[in-house]
Order: sequence, then C-alpha cells, then structure tokens
Amino acid sequence: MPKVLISDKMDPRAAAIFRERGVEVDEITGKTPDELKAIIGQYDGLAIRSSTKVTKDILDHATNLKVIGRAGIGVDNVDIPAASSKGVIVMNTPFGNSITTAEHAIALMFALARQLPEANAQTQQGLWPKNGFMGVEVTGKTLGLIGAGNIGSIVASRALGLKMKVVAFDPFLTPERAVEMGVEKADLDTLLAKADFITLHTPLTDQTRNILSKENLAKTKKGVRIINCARGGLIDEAALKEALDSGHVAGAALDVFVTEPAKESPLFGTPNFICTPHLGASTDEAQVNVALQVAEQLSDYLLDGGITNALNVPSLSAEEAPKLKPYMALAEELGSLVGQLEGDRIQSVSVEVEGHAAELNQKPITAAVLAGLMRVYSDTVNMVNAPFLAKERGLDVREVRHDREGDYQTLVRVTVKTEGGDKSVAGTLFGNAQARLVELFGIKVEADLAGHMLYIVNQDAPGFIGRLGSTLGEANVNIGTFHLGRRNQGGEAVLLLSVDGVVNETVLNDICKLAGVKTVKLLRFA
Ligand SMILES: NC(=O)C1=CN([C@@H]2O[C@H](COP(=O)(O)OP(=O)(O)OC[C@H]3O[C@@H](n4cnc5c(N)ncnc54)[C@H](O)[C@@H]3O)[C@@H](O)[C@H]2O)C=CC1
Ligand SMILES: O=C(O)C(=O)COP(=O)(O)O
Repeated sequence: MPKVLISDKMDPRAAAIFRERGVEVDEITGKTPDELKAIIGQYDGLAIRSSTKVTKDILDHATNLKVIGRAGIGVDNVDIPAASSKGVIVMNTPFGNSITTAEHAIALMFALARQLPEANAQTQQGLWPKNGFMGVEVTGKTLGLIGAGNIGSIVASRALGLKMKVVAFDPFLTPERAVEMGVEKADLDTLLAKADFITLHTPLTDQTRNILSKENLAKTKKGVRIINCARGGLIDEAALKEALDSGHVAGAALDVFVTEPAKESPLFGTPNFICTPHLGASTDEAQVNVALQVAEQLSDYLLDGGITNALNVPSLSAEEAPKLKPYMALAEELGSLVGQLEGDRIQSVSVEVEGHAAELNQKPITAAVLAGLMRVYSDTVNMVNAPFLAKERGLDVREVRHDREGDYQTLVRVTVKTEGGDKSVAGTLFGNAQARLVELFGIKVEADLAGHMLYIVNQDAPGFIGRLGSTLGEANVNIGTFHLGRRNQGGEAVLLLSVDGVVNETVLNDICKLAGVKTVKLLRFA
C-alpha cells in the first residue's frame, strides 16, 4: 500500500480521501528540515502547502518518493528541477483557491481605500476617530493588474463589477482575451502611470522578481495604492517603505513577504501599511477544494498512474492510464533495447506510433521510450526525469503519429540516428496487453523482451544454431526462448535468446569465436 505524508496543515478531508482510496497516510506538520529528512524516506507521496520547503537536500533523502502534491497554486517552495532529476512528479491544484485569493485582493483593496484596520483599532481603543479617516471611492478608479491569469482575471471581473476600469499588463495576454475580459491591455510603464490601485497576480520568476522595483515605484501615479496577494519578492520591500514614508504611495497591503513567516519587517508600523500572514487561500471553501483535489490526484497517481496538473511531466488521465500502461511497458522495452545496443552512439531519437497507438496520448509513450533508453546510464531513470536527462545529453527527440493502416493493428517504432545511420526497432501488443518486438534493425523477428537475453548477429549458415546450442549447453546455460530472423537466406541473421541466469565473459567469448558470428551482446530487461 503506498504511503503519503501530509506535512502542512490541511483540511482533514485530505487524509480521509487517502484512507478511503487505500493509501496509508501520516499527518505530521511543523517539522524542521532535519526532522523531515529523517522521515521522508518512508513515503511514496508528499502533500504540502507553502510551509514545507522541498529542497534538493530533502529530495536527496526521499528515496521512495514518487510524487509531491501542492494543495494550492504556487510551487516556489519546491525545487522542481531537483525533483525532476530525481524522477519525482510535482503536481499542484491550479484552480481550487483562485476565487478565494482574488477575493482577498479585493478585500485588501477596500481595506486600503477606507483604512479599515487602523479605523477599527482606534475605534476599539475608545477614540471614536470620525474625522481621522478620509477614504477614497473605488468606483471610476483605474485598477492596474499585473498578471492576468486565473486569479488576475477573477480580480478583473470583480473590479469591473465595482465599476472600476482595469488596465492589465501580462506578456501572455492576447488582445482577444483582453477584450473578452473587458480590460485594456497595456505595457508596464503605461499601467504604472495610469493606475490608482495596483494588484499583483504573477508567479515569482526571474522576470517578475522586483517587478515593483524602486525605479518602477517611481513611475507610479502619486497616491497609488498597492496590493500584493501573489508572492513576496515581486515588490522591493525597502523601496516600498521609502515610497510610503514619502507619501508617494498612499497605501500598501501585503499578504506575502520576501521572507516568511515575516516575524519582523521595516514595513511593520508604517502608516497606511496593512498586512495579513499569507491568508490569500485561507477560506473554508478553498481549503476543502485543494485538500480534496490534492488527495485525489496523489491517489490517482500512486494507485493507477493517472497524472493530473503535473508541472514536470505530461498529464495522463486516470481513464487513459490503464490503456497506456501496456504501451508504456512496450515503449520502455524498445527504448531499453536500442539503448543497450547503440548506447552512446545515439544522436537523436524518433518515436512513431501507428494504428491503435496513434489514437493515444503520445507523450507518455515517448517518455517511456526515453526512460528505457536512458536507463543504460542510470538505474534511477524513470519517465519523469528521462526527458530532462535526454535534453541534458543533447538528444534530439521527435514524435511522429501515422494515420495509415500498417501490418499491425498497433505499432510503436523507435528509430535512432547514429554515426552508422538510422536504426529502427518496432513492437506491437498482442491481445492489447502483451508487448512483442516485431522488427529489429530492419529484420522481422517476434520476441518477448524479458530477463537476460543474448543478442547475436551472424552470417546465416547451416549448422550455426547447433553449434551455438552446444556452446551454451556445455557452459550449463539454459535457453528459455529462441527468436530468429534474417535479412535473406545466407545473409545477416539475428538471434535473440532468453537465457536463465547471467552468461559470463568466457561464454560470450566462446560464442564470439563461433564461425560467422559478428556481434554478441548480453542484454537485460525488467
Ligand atoms: N496569497 C496566497 O495565498 C495565494 C497566492 N497565489 C499566487 O498567485 C499567483 C498567481 O496565481 P494564478 O493566477 O493562479 O497563476 P496563473 O498562472 O493562472 O497566472 C499568472 C499570470 O502571470 C503572468 N505572468 C507571468 N510572467 C509575467 C510577467 N513577467 N509580467 C506579467 N505577467 C506575467 C502569466 O502570463 C499568467 O497569466 C501565483 O504566484 C500564486 O502562487 C495563489 C494562491 C494563493
Ligand atoms: O496556493 C498558493 O499559491 C498559496 O500561496 C497558498 O498558500 P497556502 O496553501 O495558504 O500556504
């Protein structure tokens, strides 16, 4: 039974779903990195929010980990490249808390416009400060939206409902989508110059870090009010403090900080500054949504291989997964075969599918070919890290889908380009389940690829098989299955034999010495 650790506070429904689905679950929150390192090796899955930092160091100790599920959106607390290179899938729940977070941004906008926190505090101190708080209306004002994705577009729709004008800066926002959203698409400088309120809704990336820098804050309209419910690091906090002190920025509301938990900050105590402790996603509704979703997604993957909302591997629905499973086994065997036979000589790989295989999602099939192929270099390769490793090695990978009818109802062909020319292997599924090699470097064969196998290329001649049988028999090597193919009578022939146990070097040398033998190689399949 797979085992999952929930390491951040999550709605109890997540644990209930895991148990219902047949996944063992531990809920252990608040661990230090060292404490987490000590226990993470036991788990196949890890469910987190933003508190757990999944660093390379933690991943190095996560010897059984297959999948990380983020109950929420931002995954900047996960070292995704490190997870990918370890073959660990990273998933998030991209929509479960977006309405809630958009509402928090709107709440903070009103809190700023009417100085609600300070007015509340002074009223409760018995000051009745009726003349101390002059607010501003939002109606008719311009909201500058930096980032017009899921959350940004919900904020825009709410702002339009409040009769605001919305100007959006997002390099990926198409003019058509801007029209659909009812917003004006603008460049950043235009937005900074026009906006009465600015709200940020981008991930933290190298491009967005300090997007509200000292220089950009200086380009804003005097009296602007700024809201950040996305990520700390999008605003230069020191420059914001200066701009609040000088009165250029009339107010700022932060839900997120560069360093979290933010137990101290030069911004604390600044007039017209308000903040919340990363509460954007904290509503009953959002937490139920993300908890249910993350538990279902992790269970799907650990139990059935279904992949939803993964950030480092193509998606694979729980419906597709069982159909693709035998294809992935076939693809991995074909990749392993060419990898073992051609290894370092491979310059590029092409994966072709035809017949039934062409009706399926090809990405997982290609990833499985690469996993088989790259396993020559490392035992820890799987379909998550294989595409990355292939890229690192400079392997060019192509996918081809044929609509044509071929000799087989379904076929996967892997062609590798080497200095010696293109070499191709192909396989089919018998009964939609049983993987079978049907072509090996242009020669028709029919073989199961399993266990230890001997690959022999020889000149087709009478008596060869008898001599080979005797050599193996004398060495006490039992032949399990025997598959033979040849280009033409008397031409090049290829033999694939499954053998019980490992064939040692002496036996391989004896086979090499048999008349007509060109190549002998010991292969290993799962
Ligand atoms: N405070 C909180 O508790 C929460 C914070 N968030 C954060 O909100 C942010 C946005 O989330 P979603 O809208 O769901 O993401 P999304 O991926 O749907 O949208 C992000 C948008 O940012 C845009 N973008 C990327 N680079 C940009 C750049 N250089 N300049 C301008 N725009 C750029 C993208 O094109 C995209 O449209 C994330 O960072 C997420 O972590 C999300 C949920 C809760
Ligand atoms: O979903 C996100 O990106 C968030 O920032 C929410 O964070 P949280 O799950 O509340 O720690």
